[in-house]
Amino acid sequence: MSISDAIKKIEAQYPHQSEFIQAVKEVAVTIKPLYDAHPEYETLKIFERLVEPDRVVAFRINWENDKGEVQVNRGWRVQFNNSLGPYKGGLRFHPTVTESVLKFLGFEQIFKNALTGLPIGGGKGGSDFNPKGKSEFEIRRFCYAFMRELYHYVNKDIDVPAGDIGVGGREVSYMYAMYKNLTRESTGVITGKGVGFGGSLMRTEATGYGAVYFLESMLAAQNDNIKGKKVLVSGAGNVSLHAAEKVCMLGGMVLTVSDSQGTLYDEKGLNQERIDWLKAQKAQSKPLADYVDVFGGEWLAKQKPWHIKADIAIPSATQNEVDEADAKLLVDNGIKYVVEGANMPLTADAIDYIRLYHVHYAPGKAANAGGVAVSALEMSQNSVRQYQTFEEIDERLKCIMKNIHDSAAEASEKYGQTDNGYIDYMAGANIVGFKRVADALVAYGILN
Ligand SMILES: NC(=O)C1=CN([C@@H]2O[C@H](COP(=O)(O)OP(=O)(O)OC[C@H]3O[C@@H](n4cnc5c(N)ncnc54)[C@H](OP(=O)(O)O)[C@@H]3O)[C@@H](O)[C@H]2O)C=CC1
Ligand SMILES: O=C(O)CCC(=O)C(=O)O
Repeated sequence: MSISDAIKKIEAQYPHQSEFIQAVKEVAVTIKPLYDAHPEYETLKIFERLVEPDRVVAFRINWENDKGEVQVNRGWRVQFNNSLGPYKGGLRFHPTVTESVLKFLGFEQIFKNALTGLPIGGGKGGSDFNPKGKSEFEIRRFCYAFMRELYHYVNKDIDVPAGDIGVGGREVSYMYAMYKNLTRESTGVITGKGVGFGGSLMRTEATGYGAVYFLESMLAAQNDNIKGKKVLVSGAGNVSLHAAEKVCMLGGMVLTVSDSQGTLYDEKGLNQERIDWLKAQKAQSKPLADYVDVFGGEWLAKQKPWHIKADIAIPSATQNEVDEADAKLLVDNGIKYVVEGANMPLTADAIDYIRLYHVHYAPGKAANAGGVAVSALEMSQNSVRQYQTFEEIDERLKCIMKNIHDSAAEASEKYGQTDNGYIDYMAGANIVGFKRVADALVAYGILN
């Protein structure tokens, strides 16, 4: 079955899974030259096999709120593809979580994980549980209840979850505690654990820092650097605040962060003191808007950051947060680089628009791969029961991000996608990630 027929098949089979279909199409449009050069992929129906997850496990989660009332949520684990290693990918707790969202994230994760060059397959999971407004005890009860169901399906050599939106170190530690309690194993079954009981140094920072390391390579490829560049960041969570922190450390100027309530704009730029304040504020679920009373700047209620003049945008909140109208604003406001800290933050139309104007564009599966890469380093530290230092991991992360950049740039050139120095990182990353997975599947025959 050709790539286009495989897409028609999933559109007919899963008509309501719009996010999943969007992610599949984005890969499909760019891998054609590679696919055409490898007739064995078609013979073995590699694309048709890759768009169908190995399995999707769905389960009910019963838990009690602080009033003693029984609450019921839905949970899922999408085990998408394990041809390169154990399924690996985060857990998202957010009311917008559906099977479609988790399938898009799991599909992206296959190629992202392949790009890291580390032995990890792709998966994703989560629940429609909304952590907002829940007490500490409710969060803890929910995490225990979630792992009480999930533990049947995960194991250090089979499927290793981690955090994502709504799941940070606190939630991972509660889930790990339940897994240990049920199985009596102390293994690397989940990553992002607390440092001191198996967690890796730098996992918290890795995604945001990694995205900025990727940006540094993009700038270097254009004989430029980050010093003095004005940067728009969206989101104010784990990825956003660490991306902002690294930009500041390297001499760039971060003008914005945002959340679901609006955008914080500080034309003076953030610094370490302000970022530390923001981290503390978000950790206590307090409003971003309070920043203005302490440090000045402007609170733009219910607005996104994309209308502000700058050089670089790092969308790091959630999927489809940048639509075509936002993309026009970015181009009109002089943005030259868009680096996806989040997974699929640009709609398909937004991607087409910025690429048309030759805005340098790094897709999430390449730019935000630093998080899962350090998770994989956590898995190996757990296996040998040793810790590596912050500096050692930072060096590995820099090297992994540079390799992802260079291999994507090389593939863009090799498959004729580089145009007058404009590197097509989207095509390059999809080709490299897809090829690594497809070649493993070819080697296995029809199993997997
Ligand atoms: N954590 C990681 O290591 C990795 C994360 N990612 C991706 O990065 C993105 C952010 O994840 P992470 O930082 O971990 O999540 P967090 O939960 O730490 O932060 C999410 C941030 O995004 C904001 N946000 C969420 N939904 C919306 C929305 N609809 N509109 C505007 N703002 C929104 C949240 O605001 P509010 O608080 O108001 O909800 C919050 O500031 C996701 O796409 C995730 O999949 C990718 C690779 C690894
Ligand atoms: O660290 C991990 O395993 C998962 C990270 C993740 O969910 C992602 O890359 O989107």
